[in-house]
Amino acid sequence: MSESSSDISDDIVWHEHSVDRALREKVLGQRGCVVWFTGLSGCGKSTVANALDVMLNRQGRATTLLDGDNVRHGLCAPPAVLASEHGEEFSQRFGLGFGAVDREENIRRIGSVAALMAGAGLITLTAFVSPYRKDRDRVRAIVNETGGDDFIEVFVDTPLEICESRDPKGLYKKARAGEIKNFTGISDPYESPESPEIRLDGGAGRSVVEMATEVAEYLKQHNRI
Ligand SMILES: Nc1ncnc2c1ncn2[C@@H]1O[C@H](COP(=O)(O)OS(=O)(=O)O)[C@@H](OP(=O)(O)O)[C@H]1O
Ligand SMILES: Nc1ncnc2c1ncn2[C@@H]1O[C@H](COP(=O)(O)OP(=O)(O)O)[C@@H](O)[C@H]1O
Repeated sequence: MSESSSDISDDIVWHEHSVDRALREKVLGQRGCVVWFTGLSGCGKSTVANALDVMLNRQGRATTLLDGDNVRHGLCAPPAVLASEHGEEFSQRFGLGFGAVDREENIRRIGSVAALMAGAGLITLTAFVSPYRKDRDRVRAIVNETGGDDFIEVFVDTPLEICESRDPKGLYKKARAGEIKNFTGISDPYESPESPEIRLDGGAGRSVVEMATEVAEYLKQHNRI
């Protein structure tokens, strides 16, 4: 007989550590936060986050970058990747695809990891489509639970036509041909942020460096760097 989840949760007690967040941040000389890039596939999330990461690293800031494609190779791998090592039942339970519930779990896992990293004092950059407002808002609530406005949502607002014309991985072409189901912007929804901390206009012909600089300026103005 398996234990019910409520029975288990009663037995899990939060452990306070001697080296707390404040001590970790004192060593790093900065406050941790999560800079959450969201937008359509091909909008420029990874490229801008990467450029920002380089800028901050050069300034001596402790950062980390979690990126959709990379995380889906490990923490949030699809069933097909898990099956050979872990078997069919495991891969079906824990492997993630692109249905709404799978995306919800993807963002929940990443949000938890990002919150832990911010709690370790890192400027944590993330680049995920994260199409559902509710999922992003849940991460915001978890990250801001510790009292600060540590969740900074960056909407990379690039029109679908531009994303589709870039199509660096040929995914839009496949989605249009019906070879990929639930493709964001084509056959799956994208819920734009209503009041992101930063909106980058990806349709205005601005360079990657200009956009990354805008985010860096925001961090500076808000005493993050
Ligand atoms: N159906 C579908 N919809 C959207 N994107 C798809 C899909 N299938 C594969 N891909 C590729 O996976 C990347 C998105 O993964 P994410 O983890 O960011 O997605 S999500 O946040 O859970 O929605 C996304 O990466 P980016 O292009 O960097 O955004 C795509 O390359
Ligand atoms: N501001 C920009 N101007 C021109 N091209 C861009 C810009 N930002 C990104 N790109 C290009 O668009 C493509 C998709 O960018 P990428 O960062 O991979 O998007 P995402 O991570 O949102 O899927 C890449 O080929 C990248 O070089």
